[in-house]
Amino acid sequence: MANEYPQVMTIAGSDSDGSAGMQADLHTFFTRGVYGASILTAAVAGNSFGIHAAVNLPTDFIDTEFKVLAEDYKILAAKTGMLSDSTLVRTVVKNYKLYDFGPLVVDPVIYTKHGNMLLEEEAFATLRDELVPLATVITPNFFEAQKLAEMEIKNDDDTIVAAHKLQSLGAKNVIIKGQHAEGTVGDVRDFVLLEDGKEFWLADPYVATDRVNGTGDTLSATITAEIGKGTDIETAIKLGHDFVHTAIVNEIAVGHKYGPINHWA
Ligand SMILES: Nc1ncnc2c1ncn2[C@@H]1O[C@H](COP(=O)(O)OP(=O)(O)O)[C@@H](O)[C@H]1O
Ligand SMILES: Cc1ncc(COP(=O)(O)OP(=O)(O)O)c(N)n1
Repeated sequence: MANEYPQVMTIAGSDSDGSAGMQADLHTFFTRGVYGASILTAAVAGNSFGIHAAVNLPTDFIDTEFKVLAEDYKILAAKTGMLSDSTLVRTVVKNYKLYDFGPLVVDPVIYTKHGNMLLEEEAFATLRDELVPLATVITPNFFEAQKLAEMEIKNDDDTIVAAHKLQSLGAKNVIIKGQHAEGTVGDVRDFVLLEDGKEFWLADPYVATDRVNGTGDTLSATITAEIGKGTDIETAIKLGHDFVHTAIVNEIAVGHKYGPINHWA
């Protein structure tokens, strides 16, 4: 009798240095004990200094990726990552509505933490109006939350208002990742708003390191893996938060500048 693992899926871009994007998602799926399928949307030439070039995949190829997985695999949860522009956002939305790939975690990738833009400005509204309503969980970082909620976040109260705005756009559960600019004193604090209205903060000490590439992908991929295993959303989010923190603290020596986190930790 063959072993069975829950099957989950990432819909994302490839990052050639393996620190972020689809590679970080697949590392995460593997270490969380789920089988990871992958729909490639785009590819970036990246290393630990940043992103140097990017291309998008043709939409008819993306359509076929969705179709052949739907015909053969039983995907229990999925996540989105880099979607580049309105055309790709709409391609993903169309296909996600066409098939059953389970609950969707939307990581609204707009910027990397080093300032590279992975979603064109013209696509912000498309992502907000067409993809966010499909989200079982949305996981914006501090900057992405401001863009999508169309407001400045200056304090805790603003974060809470922004989370409610994202929920009113249709995302069932929201986690807004806290700021962690260089020199942060004390904790990095993520805010969680659940579908039933429960709210809480997840705090962990700021870790002063340059090896933090792929943190956002790893968080959303862990949540996706846990949903695929049948874990409830609140626990999935908490496990994701803890997994990323452990992966940041236990540094690995890869690359000369901003390295990846440690998925083995
Ligand atoms: N230097 C850090 N110290 C502690 N926690 C961090 C640090 N950097 C990121 N995190 C945590 O990693 C997770 C991903 O957040 P973030 O890096 O903001 O996402 P993104 O990669 O989408 O910008 C969050 O839970 C955040 O609190
Ligand atoms: C192809 C690709 N997708 C996403 C990212 C950014 O990953 P994320 O984890 O959201 O952000 P960083 O922690 O890497 O800033 C990427 N670099 N490449």
